[in-house]
Amino acid sequence: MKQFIAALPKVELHLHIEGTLEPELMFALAERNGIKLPYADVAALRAAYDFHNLQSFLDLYYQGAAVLQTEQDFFDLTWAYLSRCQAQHVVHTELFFDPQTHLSRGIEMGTVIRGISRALDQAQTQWGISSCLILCFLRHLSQEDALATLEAALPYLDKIQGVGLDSSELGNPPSKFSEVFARASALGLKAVAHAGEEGPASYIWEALDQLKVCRIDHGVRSVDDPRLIARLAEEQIPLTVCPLSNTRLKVFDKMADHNLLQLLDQDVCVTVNSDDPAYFGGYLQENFEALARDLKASREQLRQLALNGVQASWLPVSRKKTLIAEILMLP
Ligand code: HPA
Ligand SMILES: [Zn+2]
Repeated sequence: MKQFIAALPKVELHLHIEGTLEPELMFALAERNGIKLPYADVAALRAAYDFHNLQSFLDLYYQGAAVLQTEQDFFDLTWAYLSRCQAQHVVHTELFFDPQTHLSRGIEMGTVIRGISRALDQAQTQWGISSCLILCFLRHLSQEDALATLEAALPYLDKIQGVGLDSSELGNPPSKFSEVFARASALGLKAVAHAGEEGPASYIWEALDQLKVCRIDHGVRSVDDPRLIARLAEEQIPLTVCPLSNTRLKVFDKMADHNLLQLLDQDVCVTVNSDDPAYFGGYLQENFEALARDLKASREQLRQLALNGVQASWLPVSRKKTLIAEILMLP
Protein backbone atom coordinates (compact mmCIF):
# COMPACT_ATOMS: atom_id res chain seq x y z
CA MET A 1 0.00 0.00 0.00
CA LYS A 2 2.91 2.34 0.74
CA GLN A 3 4.06 2.06 -2.88
CA PHE A 4 0.54 2.75 -4.14
CA ILE A 5 0.33 5.89 -1.98
CA ALA A 6 3.79 6.98 -3.11
CA ALA A 7 2.81 6.55 -6.76
CA LEU A 8 -0.43 8.56 -6.42
CA PRO A 9 -0.08 12.11 -7.76
CA LYS A 10 -1.15 14.00 -4.65
CA VAL A 11 -2.58 17.46 -4.07
CA GLU A 12 -2.35 19.26 -0.72
CA LEU A 13 -4.99 21.85 0.23
CA HIS A 14 -4.48 22.44 3.95
CA LEU A 15 -0.90 23.25 4.88
CA HIS A 16 0.40 26.06 7.07
CA ILE A 17 3.86 26.95 5.84
CA GLU A 18 4.89 28.00 9.36
CA GLY A 19 3.84 24.50 10.46
CA THR A 20 6.50 22.93 8.23
CA LEU A 21 9.32 24.44 10.31
CA GLU A 22 11.26 21.35 11.39
CA PRO A 23 13.18 21.60 14.69
CA GLU A 24 16.54 21.34 12.87
CA LEU A 25 15.73 24.34 10.67
CA MET A 26 14.30 26.22 13.65
CA PHE A 27 17.64 25.86 15.44
CA ALA A 28 19.62 26.77 12.31
CA LEU A 29 17.56 29.94 11.74
CA ALA A 30 17.72 30.85 15.44
CA GLU A 31 21.49 30.69 15.25
CA ARG A 32 21.63 32.62 11.96
CA ASN A 33 19.47 35.38 13.46
CA GLY A 34 21.08 35.44 16.92
CA ILE A 35 17.93 34.23 18.71
CA LYS A 36 18.08 32.06 21.81
CA LEU A 37 15.46 29.31 21.90
CA PRO A 38 14.14 28.14 25.28
CA TYR A 39 15.20 24.53 24.53
CA ALA A 40 18.62 22.91 24.94
CA ASP A 41 18.51 21.06 21.63
CA VAL A 42 16.35 19.52 18.90
CA ALA A 43 15.45 16.53 21.10
CA ALA A 44 14.23 18.78 23.92
CA LEU A 45 12.14 20.78 21.46
CA ARG A 46 10.59 17.66 19.95
CA ALA A 47 9.81 16.39 23.44
CA ALA A 48 7.72 19.53 24.00
CA TYR A 49 5.43 18.55 21.10
CA ASP A 50 2.95 16.82 23.38
CA PHE A 51 -0.32 18.63 22.80
CA HIS A 52 -3.67 18.27 24.55
CA ASN A 53 -5.71 20.61 22.34
CA LEU A 54 -5.42 23.22 19.57
CA GLN A 55 -4.33 26.06 21.89
CA SER A 56 -1.46 24.10 23.45
CA PHE A 57 -0.12 23.57 19.92
CA LEU A 58 -0.67 27.17 18.80
CA ASP A 59 1.36 28.51 21.73
CA LEU A 60 4.43 26.57 20.53
CA TYR A 61 3.73 27.19 16.85
CA TYR A 62 3.74 30.99 17.27
CA GLN A 63 6.83 30.82 19.47
CA GLY A 64 8.66 28.76 16.83
CA ALA A 65 7.70 31.13 14.01
CA ALA A 66 9.66 33.91 15.72
CA VAL A 67 12.93 32.59 14.21
CA LEU A 68 11.65 33.62 10.74
CA GLN A 69 13.03 37.09 10.08
CA THR A 70 14.45 37.61 6.61
CA GLU A 71 13.22 36.96 3.07
CA GLN A 72 15.84 34.18 2.87
CA ASP A 73 14.36 32.55 6.02
CA PHE A 74 10.92 32.41 4.38
CA PHE A 75 12.50 31.07 1.18
CA ASP A 76 14.42 28.36 3.06
CA LEU A 77 11.31 27.34 5.01
CA THR A 78 9.17 27.07 1.88
CA TRP A 79 11.91 25.36 -0.13
CA ALA A 80 12.32 22.69 2.56
CA TYR A 81 8.57 21.96 2.37
CA LEU A 82 8.58 21.87 -1.44
CA SER A 83 11.50 19.43 -1.37
CA ARG A 84 9.27 17.12 0.68
CA CYS A 85 6.52 17.61 -1.91
CA GLN A 86 8.93 16.58 -4.64
CA ALA A 87 10.05 13.50 -2.65
CA GLN A 88 6.44 12.46 -1.94
CA HIS A 89 4.96 13.10 -5.39
CA VAL A 90 2.83 16.05 -4.24
CA VAL A 91 2.24 17.75 -7.58
CA HIS A 92 0.19 20.74 -6.46
CA THR A 93 -0.13 22.55 -3.13
CA GLU A 94 -2.37 25.37 -1.87
CA LEU A 95 -0.64 26.68 1.20
CA PHE A 96 -1.50 29.05 4.01
CA PHE A 97 0.65 31.70 5.58
CA ASP A 98 -0.10 33.72 8.72
CA PRO A 99 1.16 37.28 8.06
CA GLN A 100 -0.12 38.69 11.36
CA THR A 101 2.30 36.42 13.24
CA HIS A 102 5.14 38.16 11.43
CA LEU A 103 3.81 41.73 11.06
CA SER A 104 3.34 41.90 14.84
CA ARG A 105 7.10 41.25 15.20
CA GLY A 106 7.99 44.08 12.85
CA ILE A 107 8.57 41.94 9.75
CA GLU A 108 7.22 43.47 6.55
CA MET A 109 4.53 41.85 4.41
CA GLY A 110 6.82 42.02 1.37
CA THR A 111 9.60 40.12 3.16
CA VAL A 112 7.22 37.26 3.92
CA ILE A 113 5.49 37.09 0.54
CA ARG A 114 8.62 37.55 -1.59
CA GLY A 115 10.47 34.78 0.29
CA ILE A 116 7.60 32.31 0.02
CA SER A 117 6.77 33.09 -3.62
CA ARG A 118 10.36 32.89 -4.80
CA ALA A 119 10.46 29.28 -3.53
CA LEU A 120 7.05 28.53 -5.10
CA ASP A 121 8.21 29.89 -8.47
CA GLN A 122 11.44 27.88 -8.32
CA ALA A 123 9.54 24.65 -7.52
CA GLN A 124 7.30 25.26 -10.52
CA THR A 125 10.28 25.79 -12.82
CA GLN A 126 12.54 23.10 -11.42
CA TRP A 127 10.04 20.34 -10.57
CA GLY A 128 6.73 21.33 -12.19
CA ILE A 129 5.08 21.60 -8.77
CA SER A 130 2.25 24.14 -9.02
CA SER A 131 0.86 26.12 -6.10
CA CYS A 132 -1.57 28.71 -4.79
CA LEU A 133 -0.96 30.98 -1.82
CA ILE A 134 -3.67 31.66 0.79
CA LEU A 135 -3.40 34.55 3.24
CA CYS A 136 -4.88 33.50 6.59
CA PHE A 137 -6.37 35.84 9.17
CA LEU A 138 -5.80 34.97 12.83
CA ARG A 139 -9.27 34.64 14.34
CA HIS A 140 -8.16 35.39 17.91
CA LEU A 141 -7.38 38.93 16.70
CA SER A 142 -9.94 41.55 15.67
CA GLN A 143 -11.59 42.09 12.31
CA GLU A 144 -9.94 45.54 12.22
CA ASP A 145 -6.54 43.86 12.43
CA ALA A 146 -7.56 41.48 9.63
CA LEU A 147 -8.70 44.42 7.47
CA ALA A 148 -5.37 46.21 8.03
CA THR A 149 -3.54 42.98 7.11
CA LEU A 150 -5.48 42.68 3.86
CA GLU A 151 -4.67 46.32 3.14
CA ALA A 152 -0.95 45.62 3.68
CA ALA A 153 -1.18 42.75 1.17
CA LEU A 154 -2.68 44.89 -1.64
CA PRO A 155 0.68 45.48 -3.39
CA TYR A 156 1.18 41.68 -3.59
CA LEU A 157 -2.28 40.58 -4.71
CA ASP A 158 -0.84 39.04 -7.89
CA LYS A 159 0.90 36.47 -5.67
CA ILE A 160 -2.16 35.53 -3.57
CA GLN A 161 -5.13 33.48 -4.74
CA GLY A 162 -7.26 33.30 -1.61
CA VAL A 163 -7.87 34.14 2.02
CA GLY A 164 -8.39 31.81 4.97
CA LEU A 165 -9.16 31.88 8.69
CA ASP A 166 -7.16 30.01 11.33
CA SER A 167 -5.93 30.04 14.96
CA SER A 168 -8.05 29.59 18.12
CA GLU A 169 -11.50 28.52 16.97
CA LEU A 170 -13.66 28.31 20.10
CA GLY A 171 -15.20 31.71 20.89
CA ASN A 172 -14.07 33.17 17.53
CA PRO A 173 -16.89 32.30 15.09
CA PRO A 174 -16.58 32.96 11.35
CA SER A 175 -19.28 35.68 11.57
CA LYS A 176 -16.71 37.87 13.36
CA PHE A 177 -14.94 38.25 9.97
CA SER A 178 -17.83 38.82 7.52
CA GLU A 179 -16.62 42.25 6.47
CA VAL A 180 -13.01 41.32 5.70
CA PHE A 181 -14.11 38.27 3.72
CA ALA A 182 -16.54 40.45 1.71
CA ARG A 183 -13.68 42.85 0.99
CA ALA A 184 -11.41 39.96 -0.08
CA SER A 185 -14.14 38.64 -2.38
CA ALA A 186 -14.53 42.09 -3.96
CA LEU A 187 -10.77 41.99 -4.66
CA GLY A 188 -11.26 38.74 -6.58
CA LEU A 189 -9.81 36.43 -3.93
CA LYS A 190 -11.22 32.98 -3.20
CA ALA A 191 -12.09 32.06 0.37
CA VAL A 192 -11.71 29.12 2.75
CA ALA A 193 -11.95 28.91 6.56
CA HIS A 194 -11.07 26.56 9.38
CA ALA A 195 -14.38 25.50 10.94
CA GLY A 196 -15.59 22.50 12.89
CA GLU A 197 -12.15 21.40 14.09
CA GLU A 198 -12.85 22.05 17.78
CA GLY A 199 -15.79 24.39 17.15
CA PRO A 200 -19.43 23.38 16.57
CA ALA A 201 -21.17 22.53 13.30
CA SER A 202 -22.84 25.97 13.47
CA TYR A 203 -19.44 27.52 12.68
CA ILE A 204 -19.40 25.54 9.40
CA TRP A 205 -22.82 26.97 8.46
CA GLU A 206 -21.50 30.46 9.24
CA ALA A 207 -18.37 29.96 7.15
CA LEU A 208 -20.50 28.84 4.19
CA ASP A 209 -23.30 31.39 4.47
CA GLN A 210 -21.55 34.46 5.85
CA LEU A 211 -17.97 34.12 4.60
CA LYS A 212 -19.00 32.39 1.32
CA VAL A 213 -16.11 29.95 1.48
CA CYS A 214 -15.64 27.35 -1.25
CA ARG A 215 -14.02 24.77 1.09
CA ILE A 216 -14.06 24.04 4.80
CA ASP A 217 -10.74 23.36 6.53
CA HIS A 218 -11.14 20.40 8.93
CA GLY A 219 -14.96 20.34 9.20
CA VAL A 220 -14.98 17.00 11.05
CA ARG A 221 -17.64 18.20 13.50
CA SER A 222 -20.10 18.32 10.57
CA VAL A 223 -21.14 14.77 11.54
CA ASP A 224 -23.04 16.27 14.48
CA ASP A 225 -25.56 17.85 12.06
CA PRO A 226 -27.28 15.60 9.49
CA ARG A 227 -28.70 18.60 7.61
CA LEU A 228 -25.19 19.97 7.20
CA ILE A 229 -23.86 16.62 5.98
CA ALA A 230 -26.67 16.54 3.40
CA ARG A 231 -25.69 20.01 2.19
CA LEU A 232 -21.97 19.26 2.01
CA ALA A 233 -22.72 16.14 -0.04
CA GLU A 234 -25.34 17.78 -2.26
CA GLU A 235 -23.18 20.81 -3.08
CA GLN A 236 -19.92 18.81 -3.02
CA ILE A 237 -18.33 21.35 -0.68
CA PRO A 238 -14.88 19.94 0.08
CA LEU A 239 -13.54 19.31 3.58
CA THR A 240 -9.76 19.49 3.95
CA VAL A 241 -9.30 16.90 6.66
CA CYS A 242 -5.97 16.42 8.50
CA PRO A 243 -5.83 12.99 10.15
CA LEU A 244 -2.48 13.19 12.01
CA SER A 245 -3.27 16.73 13.17
CA ASN A 246 -6.64 15.63 14.54
CA THR A 247 -5.14 12.85 16.62
CA ARG A 248 -2.17 14.92 17.85
CA LEU A 249 -4.54 17.72 18.95
CA LYS A 250 -6.96 15.23 20.52
CA VAL A 251 -9.88 16.08 18.25
CA PHE A 252 -10.04 12.26 18.16
CA ASP A 253 -8.39 10.17 20.90
CA LYS A 254 -6.86 7.80 18.39
CA MET A 255 -6.75 7.34 14.62
CA ALA A 256 -9.12 4.37 14.80
CA ASP A 257 -11.80 6.81 16.09
CA HIS A 258 -11.43 9.21 13.17
CA ASN A 259 -14.62 9.85 11.18
CA LEU A 260 -12.96 10.45 7.79
CA LEU A 261 -14.24 7.23 6.20
CA GLN A 262 -17.69 7.81 7.66
CA LEU A 263 -17.73 11.20 5.91
CA LEU A 264 -16.52 9.62 2.68
CA ASP A 265 -19.30 7.00 2.92
CA GLN A 266 -21.83 9.82 3.15
CA ASP A 267 -20.58 11.21 -0.19
CA VAL A 268 -18.83 14.22 1.32
CA CYS A 269 -15.87 15.43 -0.80
CA VAL A 270 -13.22 14.63 1.83
CA THR A 271 -9.55 15.36 1.10
CA VAL A 272 -6.39 14.38 3.02
CA ASN A 273 -3.86 16.97 4.19
CA SER A 274 -1.01 17.43 6.64
CA ASP A 275 -1.80 20.81 8.33
CA ASP A 276 1.43 21.37 10.32
CA PRO A 277 3.59 18.36 9.44
CA ALA A 278 6.70 19.38 11.42
CA TYR A 279 4.60 19.35 14.60
CA PHE A 280 2.22 16.45 13.96
CA GLY A 281 4.51 13.64 12.83
CA GLY A 282 4.17 13.47 9.09
CA TYR A 283 3.65 14.94 5.64
CA LEU A 284 1.04 13.89 3.09
CA GLN A 285 2.44 10.39 2.50
CA GLU A 286 2.37 9.63 6.24
CA ASN A 287 -1.21 10.92 6.53
CA PHE A 288 -2.37 8.57 3.76
CA GLU A 289 -0.39 5.72 5.33
CA ALA A 290 -2.06 6.31 8.70
CA LEU A 291 -5.48 5.93 7.05
CA ALA A 292 -4.45 2.65 5.44
CA ARG A 293 -2.89 1.31 8.65
CA ASP A 294 -5.23 2.51 11.39
CA LEU A 295 -8.56 2.97 9.58
CA LYS A 296 -7.98 0.08 7.19
CA ALA A 297 -8.76 2.38 4.25
CA SER A 298 -8.82 0.39 1.02
CA ARG A 299 -6.86 1.18 -2.12
CA GLU A 300 -10.08 2.42 -3.76
CA GLN A 301 -10.87 4.69 -0.81
CA LEU A 302 -7.36 6.18 -0.96
CA ARG A 303 -7.74 6.64 -4.71
CA GLN A 304 -11.06 8.45 -4.13
CA LEU A 305 -9.42 10.71 -1.54
CA ALA A 306 -6.67 11.62 -4.03
CA LEU A 307 -9.28 12.29 -6.75
CA ASN A 308 -11.22 14.50 -4.31
CA GLY A 309 -8.05 16.50 -3.68
CA VAL A 310 -7.74 17.24 -7.39
CA GLN A 311 -11.44 18.11 -7.72
CA ALA A 312 -11.35 20.38 -4.66
CA SER A 313 -8.27 22.27 -5.84
CA TRP A 314 -8.16 25.56 -7.74
CA LEU A 315 -6.31 24.00 -10.65
CA PRO A 316 -7.53 24.70 -14.19
CA VAL A 317 -9.92 22.06 -15.56
CA SER A 318 -7.39 20.82 -18.13
CA ARG A 319 -4.79 19.97 -15.46
CA LYS A 320 -7.46 18.40 -13.27
CA LYS A 321 -8.39 16.10 -16.15
CA THR A 322 -4.77 15.03 -16.67
CA LEU A 323 -4.26 14.28 -12.97
CA ILE A 324 -7.57 12.42 -12.67
CA ALA A 325 -6.60 10.23 -15.63
CA GLU A 326 -3.21 9.50 -14.00
CA ILE A 327 -4.83 8.55 -10.70
CA LEU A 328 -7.39 6.30 -12.40
CA MET A 329 -4.68 4.58 -14.43
CA LEU A 330 -2.70 3.41 -11.39
CA PRO A 331 -3.18 -0.34 -10.89
O1 HPA B 1 -5.11 23.22 12.70
C1 HPA B 1 -5.09 24.44 12.90
N1 HPA B 1 -6.20 25.05 13.35
C2 HPA B 1 -6.25 26.36 13.58
N2 HPA B 1 -5.21 27.15 13.40
C3 HPA B 1 -4.06 26.61 12.96
N3 HPA B 1 -2.89 27.20 12.67
C4 HPA B 1 -2.06 26.25 12.26
N4 HPA B 1 -2.69 25.06 12.29
C5 HPA B 1 -3.96 25.27 12.70
ZN1 LIG C 1 -4.96 24.14 9.75
